Amino acid sequence: MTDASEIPNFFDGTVDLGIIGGTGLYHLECLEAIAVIPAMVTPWGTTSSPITISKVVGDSQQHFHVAFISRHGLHHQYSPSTVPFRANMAALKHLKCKAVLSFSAVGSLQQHIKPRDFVLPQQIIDRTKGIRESSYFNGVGLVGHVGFGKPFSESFAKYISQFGSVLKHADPKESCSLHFGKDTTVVCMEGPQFSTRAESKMYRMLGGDVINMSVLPEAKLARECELPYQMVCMSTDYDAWRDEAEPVTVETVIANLHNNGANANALASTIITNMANELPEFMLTGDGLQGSIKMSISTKPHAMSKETIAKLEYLLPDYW
Ligand SMILES: CSC[C@H]1O[C@H](OP(=O)(O)O)[C@H](O)[C@@H]1O
Ligand SMILES: Nc1ncnc2[nH]cnc12
Repeated sequence: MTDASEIPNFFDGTVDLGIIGGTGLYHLECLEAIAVIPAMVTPWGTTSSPITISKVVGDSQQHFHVAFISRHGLHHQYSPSTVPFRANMAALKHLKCKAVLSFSAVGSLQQHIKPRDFVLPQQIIDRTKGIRESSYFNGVGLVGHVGFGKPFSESFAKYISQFGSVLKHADPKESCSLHFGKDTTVVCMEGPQFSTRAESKMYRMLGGDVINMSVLPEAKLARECELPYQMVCMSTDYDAWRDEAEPVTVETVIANLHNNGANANALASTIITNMANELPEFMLTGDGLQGSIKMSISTKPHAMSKETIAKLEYLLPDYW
């Protein structure tokens, strides 16, 4: 165990996996910090937290490295509407992560998804309100339209889904499931207030399975960075749709965070240990996303803004 004061504040090695921790998940026990980079300044602002670079506990070869960022800051100071999503994803891309694994506390919109279950969504319904900066390609002088029909990395989700049996319930008579299906859908609402009962019922009619306030623009930005991205949704409550129950409050969420945190640690540890043993195909090949930005740019080369290109070189240094 290294003394915190001895940990360097820079890192010049290679990073394999980026992890974004959400509500209640500010570090992972399977990781041992080898550098803590102070909040990184990017062309899109400063990251919400320092970035901890770690190796896997007990890995003497130190060959697999993880970059961990706290979505809401180390002290949960950024609301979901004010998280510097562009800076966070840009920093992970700049560090050359090969994929991003993200964690989020969510409400369940379906009876069979119990609080403390985990979900690997494959679709998103956007109910944010246009107040979040959600693109690197939305200015004048460099317009890009990336494909977003499949907003998550299915290969990454399949990889994670094989480890569902590590999830445990604190009560041995109960169990926790890992739900994964091609149409499993997360609704992203603006917040910070929770939904009304009417909205919650509408989201069920629209086909929502779980709801949070943070998968967007995170997933869009990962796609614009050509990064395979999967969110692990950790159910904490039944939102507001059940007439027989009180609508969600933050107390309900907190009551389930402890169990979810233990399972997030167990799941992340299994994923990371397996990846360190053998890098999965989607991380080696880029999951079909490498080069996709080039095809997505609509602006004619002579009309491209030099200023915007200079910023984008932070993300895609080999493009221009
Ligand atoms: C504290 S409940 C609402 C809050 O929890 C989730 O945060 P995160 O996705 O970062 O785990 C949800 O998206 C809301 O931001
Ligand atoms: N019910 C809910 N709605 C939105 N975000 C959440 N995060 C956890 N529970 C939630």
